[in-house]
Amino acid sequence: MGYTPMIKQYLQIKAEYKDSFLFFRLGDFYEMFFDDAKKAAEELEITLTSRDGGMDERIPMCGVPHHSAENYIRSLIEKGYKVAICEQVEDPKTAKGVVKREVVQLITPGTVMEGKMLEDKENNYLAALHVMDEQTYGFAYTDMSTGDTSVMRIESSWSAVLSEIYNRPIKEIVVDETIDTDLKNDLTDKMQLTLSTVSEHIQLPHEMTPLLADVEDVLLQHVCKQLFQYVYHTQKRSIDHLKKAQVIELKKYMTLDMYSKRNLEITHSMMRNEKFGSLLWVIDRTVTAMGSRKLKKWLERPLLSRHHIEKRLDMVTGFYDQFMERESIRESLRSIYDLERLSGRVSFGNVNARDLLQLQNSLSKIPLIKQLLKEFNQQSLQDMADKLDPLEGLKKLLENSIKEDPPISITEGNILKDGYNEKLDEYRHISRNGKDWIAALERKEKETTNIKSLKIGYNKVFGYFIEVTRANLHLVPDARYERKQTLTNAERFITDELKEKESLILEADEKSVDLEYQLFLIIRDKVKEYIPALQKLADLVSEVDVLQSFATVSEENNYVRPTFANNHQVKLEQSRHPVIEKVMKDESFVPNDIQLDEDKFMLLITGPNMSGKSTYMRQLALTIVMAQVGCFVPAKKAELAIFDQIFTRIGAADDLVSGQSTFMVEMLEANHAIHHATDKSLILLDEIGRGTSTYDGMALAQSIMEYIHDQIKAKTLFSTHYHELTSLEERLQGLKNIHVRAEEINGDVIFLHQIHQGAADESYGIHVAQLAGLPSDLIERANQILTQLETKNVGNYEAKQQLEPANQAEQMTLFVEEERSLTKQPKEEENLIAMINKCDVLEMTPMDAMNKLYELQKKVRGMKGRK
Ligand SMILES: Nc1ncnc2c1ncn2[C@@H]1O[C@H](COP(=O)(O)OP(=O)(O)OP(=O)(O)O)[C@@H](O)[C@H]1O
Repeated sequence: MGYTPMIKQYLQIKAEYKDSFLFFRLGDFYEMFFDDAKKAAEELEITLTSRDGGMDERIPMCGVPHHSAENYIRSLIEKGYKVAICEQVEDPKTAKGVVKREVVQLITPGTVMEGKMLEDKENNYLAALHVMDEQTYGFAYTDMSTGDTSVMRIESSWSAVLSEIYNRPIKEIVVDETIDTDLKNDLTDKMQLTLSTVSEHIQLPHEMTPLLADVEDVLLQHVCKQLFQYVYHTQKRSIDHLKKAQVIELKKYMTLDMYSKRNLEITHSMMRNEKFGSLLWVIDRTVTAMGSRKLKKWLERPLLSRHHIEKRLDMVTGFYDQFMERESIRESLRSIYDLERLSGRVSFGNVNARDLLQLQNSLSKIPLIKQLLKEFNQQSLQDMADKLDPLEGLKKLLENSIKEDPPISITEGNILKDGYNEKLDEYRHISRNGKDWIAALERKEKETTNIKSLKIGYNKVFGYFIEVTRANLHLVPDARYERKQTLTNAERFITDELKEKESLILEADEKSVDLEYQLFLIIRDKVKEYIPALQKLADLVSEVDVLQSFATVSEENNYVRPTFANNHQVKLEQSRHPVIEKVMKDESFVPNDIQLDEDKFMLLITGPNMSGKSTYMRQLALTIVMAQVGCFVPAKKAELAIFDQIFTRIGAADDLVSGQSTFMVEMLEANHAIHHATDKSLILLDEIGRGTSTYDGMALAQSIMEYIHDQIKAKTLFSTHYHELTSLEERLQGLKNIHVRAEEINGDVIFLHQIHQGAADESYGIHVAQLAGLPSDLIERANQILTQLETKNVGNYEAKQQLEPANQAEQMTLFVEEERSLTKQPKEEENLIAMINKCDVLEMTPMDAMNKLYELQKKVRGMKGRK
């Protein structure tokens, strides 16, 4: 005996959707069987039951009601699973044998479209990746709800791919079946993506080929096909709103790698991993969900073209200068619906009359926005007004057709206006007249029977009826009244006259509902024709929203429009940290100047802990990002250069990608910067080397600085606790010492957070420890040791070595070990490193040891350069 026919059908369908939960429609439920059932019962906390499947053992089963399935599906999708919806595709009443069933949609984390599963202000991306070789990748991503698709060639390293993924809310990625396991693990374990595969032999459905019209590169075509084929496979429905894939040339945008984006807390704060406390949190004053999503996109890719940056800044200036008009624009934007996502839903056939009414209301605001934009003195805003198309034709169509207050359902009528369609008016006339007629009949029957409480009612099962309470039954004219239904307190009757009218009214009602539905579908199809125009409008409106947001925040926070000099220099007067100044609220943030130019392009920052070194470094980076997305910046005066990349090594970052040690991460980040930075880049290195022993740390710090100084010439801010490094200023021409001042008053350290020229002279470490509340005995002992060290006159650095020689050598070995694993040197380099390892560092002076190390490292590097 085998499985029952239905279970056989289930297994057949399930075989095609192995990696998804199969929601198998059975009457009013979606059922799951076998392992799916066990897993779903656990994940959804629903009861696991079983059923007879035709074999000896019972089959595990669990199910969710059809009408509340959405919440269960959402819950699975949020956990990264996929759900295949399998419906009955023929009427069970007429079906012979097992009802025919088919998967009608595959819902996956990257392709969800349904309202509740999407965050209004967040994009939801599905990506695709094709690996050509270790340095060449094709990468594409699409937001199915808005129809935007971007595709790019990444010619760098695997980590650049990971950065692209990390930079945006990508939920799922489509890869070739043959992808390398290590890469696969990175995508699933480290980037937390749902992985989907497509076969090598991709057949793009014919109707989707126009989406590739602007993509010439074969690699990019391939990855787009991968993406679209998967979209087609999951949706099984109209996807007319998908826009042509847009090729992104990465070299046109500033590179903000994963580390920097995280370290600088551009869109999420590190502590809580949420918007609060991030740059986005400060500058997002958009009023539409479309605007908010666009702002994030802009932050993902700051611009490099001065022309484009200035264009945005011009418009921000326009908004900034005219407060009243800007406020009016903000007000009108508020009532604009999410046109971008609406286009997607129109395409999927998911809109109801209320959506269309909102669309109509949104469109009716466009002429006002146009008119307001014309009132700005700034020419570029007036030009923007000309570009906005209020889609009069579409607005008229909706105005003439959709009623003021339509119901949610589109199948129960009452959604279209009188006068829109003659036939519909006719049915409605019969139905309404009929209802008047019934009211008249009720009055007449009351009079003739003399039953005051008589009433005529209607229900779906029995149709129209005359209801008479039990007490009045003796007054019922038996000849005319035919008994229909008995209730506890009343009887219900029908008369021939009522019966006749009933069928007329019901027929008209039914016809009118049917017709309304048909007419609505036609309207929806007409709206579909406007999708590209709606998308263009959505794009412009969201741009207006972001630009007004920049102006609003710039005015509220006293930002200034940056200017760009022709030479690569930075001159910020009274610069501030945009986020910390907001968090501090009380306006106590201390502004500082920042100056970097081609002669002095490196700043070495010293100063006590907690004095504001990292803040100072970060504020420069954030200022640059803000300027290059087109926003004003937190300073009194800002002359900036355009930076091609920003690299950061700030804070005690645990590694989000590989789970490496702090020191290893530090080296990886430094290594990344050193390999990719140019003289147009910004590098921020915060206390590099502190993850290892003083000796290694300082050696590395110095060699890194020398390397950047001599070979890269990137603008660099370098903070350190190694005071010894400040003497480098004498040797490295491009380097300047600055320090953050703190004052000691009556034994307490007062942080002034002011940046001054030259090196700091004291470390204040013990005072900070005191402020942190360490026991007073301990503080006293620390002071004693410090005095001893100072009187021995050996200086901090050497003294520390004498205190911990064993540890020292251990650390050195550790460093070499890590360095080895980091670069996987071939034999010759390894020998050199072994030499470093062997030199009896404890016999050398610190400077000699560092120089030796630097020299050897240079050789290693030279070797690498030759390869
Ligand atoms: N310019 C400033 N004005 C006012 N407060 C500031 C300023 N800069 C920093 N602070 C405050 O000081 C705190 C410490 O700053 P920050 O982390 O930059 O110090 P740091 O010198 O890098 O410390 P550490 O050496 O311990 O890493 C900040 O959280 C902020 O509250």
